[in-house]
Amino acid sequence: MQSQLARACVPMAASYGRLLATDSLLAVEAADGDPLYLSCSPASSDALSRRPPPLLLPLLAAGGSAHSLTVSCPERVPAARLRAALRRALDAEEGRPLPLLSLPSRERGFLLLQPRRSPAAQERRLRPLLAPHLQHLRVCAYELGSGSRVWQCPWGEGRARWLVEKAVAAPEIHPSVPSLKGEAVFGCWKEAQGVLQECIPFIPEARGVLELWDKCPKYPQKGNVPVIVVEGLDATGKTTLTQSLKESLRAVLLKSPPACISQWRKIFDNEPTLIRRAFYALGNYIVASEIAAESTKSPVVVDRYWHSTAAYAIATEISGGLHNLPVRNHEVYQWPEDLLKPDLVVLLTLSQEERVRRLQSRGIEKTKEEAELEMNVPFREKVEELYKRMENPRCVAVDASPPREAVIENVLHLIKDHCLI
Ligand SMILES: Nc1ncnc2c1ncn2[C@@H]1O[C@H](COP(=O)(O)OP(=O)(O)OP(=O)(O)O)[C@@H](O)[C@H]1O
Ligand SMILES: Nc1ccn([C@H]2C[C@H](O)[C@@H](COP(=O)(O)O)O2)c(=O)n1
Repeated sequence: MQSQLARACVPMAASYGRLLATDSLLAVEAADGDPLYLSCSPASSDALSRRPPPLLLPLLAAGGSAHSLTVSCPERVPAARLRAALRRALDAEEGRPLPLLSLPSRERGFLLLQPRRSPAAQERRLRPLLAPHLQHLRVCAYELGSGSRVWQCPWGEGRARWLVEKAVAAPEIHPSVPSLKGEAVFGCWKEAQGVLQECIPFIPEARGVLELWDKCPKYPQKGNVPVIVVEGLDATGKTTLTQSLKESLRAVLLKSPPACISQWRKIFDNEPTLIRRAFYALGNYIVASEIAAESTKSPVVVDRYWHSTAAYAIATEISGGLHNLPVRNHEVYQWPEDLLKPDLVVLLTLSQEERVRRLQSRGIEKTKEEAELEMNVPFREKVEELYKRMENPRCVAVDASPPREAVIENVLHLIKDHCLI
C-alpha cells in the first residue's frame, strides 16, 4: 500500500501538467469508451465538493456501493496476470468492472459499481476474493459524506480519506498512450524477448518460443527478390490473394505468427496484452529469419506481419474512438529498426457490409479480437485507421471489393511498380 505521506508527495506526471493541482487522478473507462477523469485530493472534512463525481455520486446516493482496486505489484508479468485473473473473477461475480488507470502511479485496475449492494455487504463479498492478493493491491471504498461529498477511503489506511471530484480538465492525450511502447508495442526484439523470459515461471510455452527464437539469426537481411506483405482485417481476402500471388510469382508463402509457434497461439491469446503482444512481436522476428532464408531463392509473400501486431495492440489498449489514438507520426507507428523490412505492404480494404458477407459465407473459428471486430464498431475503425498510420514502410491500400482476379491484377501492377522485377 502506498502510504498517505508518499501519496501526497508524488508529483503529478509531467505529461499531465494541466492537472498539477490535484494529488492523483483516476482515469475510468466509462461505457462510451472515452475516459472519465476523477481527481482525488487530500481535503479537510469541511471542504466543499464543487464538482461532484459522475458515476459515483448518483450510485452512492441511491444506496449502491463503489470500490476501486489497482494492482501495485512491482513485477510487470505477475502484475498483468493478477489483473487479468481479478478481471475474470470480477466479471463472473460482480458484473462488468470498469478498467481504471491511476495517475501518476500508472497502476491499473478496476472500478466496481454495485447498484444493488450496500457498501458493507459488498465489502463482505470482496474481502475473501481479494484477501490472497492484498499485498499487491490498493483497494478503496467510496463513501458518501455530508453535502454530497464523495470520499475515497483506502483499505488498511485507518481513517485516511480523499475527496473525489470530477477532474477540472481531461489530459490532452489518452492516459494509455504513454505506456503503449514497451507494454503493447515493442520497438525491438530485445523488449519482446525480455517479456517472454519473465513469463517462463508462469507459462512453460514461453520457453518453447524462446528456444526457437534463440536459433534464429538476430538481424537478418532480405535477399534480392521481392518481399510482399498482405495486411487487412479478417475476411478481406488475404488468404485468397496470398495464395494467388504465390502461384503468379512462384513465391514462397509465409505467415505471421509462423507455423513453428502457432501451436501455442491460443495459450498466448488468453494472456494479458503485455504477454500476448510479446508473443506476436517475437513471432514477427522469427518470420523475419524465415523471410531472409527464403528470399535468397524466390520471392516471398507474407500473410500479416508487424503492421497487424501494432494495429491490433494499439486498438485494444486505447479505449473510445479514433480521436483517442496517438497522433500521426507517433513513435508507436514506426517500424522497428531491427526488423527486416518488406518491399511492399498491401492493405486490403473492404466495406463493412461486404466483409460481413464474406465472413458469413466462410464461417470459421474466430479469435477474441476477430469477434470484437464484428461487434465493436469503434474497435474496427481504429484497427483500419491504425493500419493507415503505420510508417516506414507505409501500407499501400488496395480496394478488395472487385472480383478476385481484378484484385490480384491490381496487386501485381503494384508489385511491378514497387519492386525490381
Ligand atoms: N475478391 C473477392 N471477391 C469475393 N469474395 C472473395 C474475394 N476474395 C476473397 N473472397 C472470399 O471471402 C472470404 C474471405 O477471404 P479470405 O479467407 O481470403 O480472407 P482473409 O483476409 O484471409 O481472412 P482471415 O484473416 O480471417 O483468415 C472467402 O470465402 C473468400 O473466398
Ligand atoms: N503478425 C500478427 C498476426 C496476427 N495478429 C493477431 C491480430 C488478430 O487478433 C489476429 C488475427 O490473425 P488471423 O486470424 O488473421 O490469423 O492475430 C498479430 O497481432 N500479429
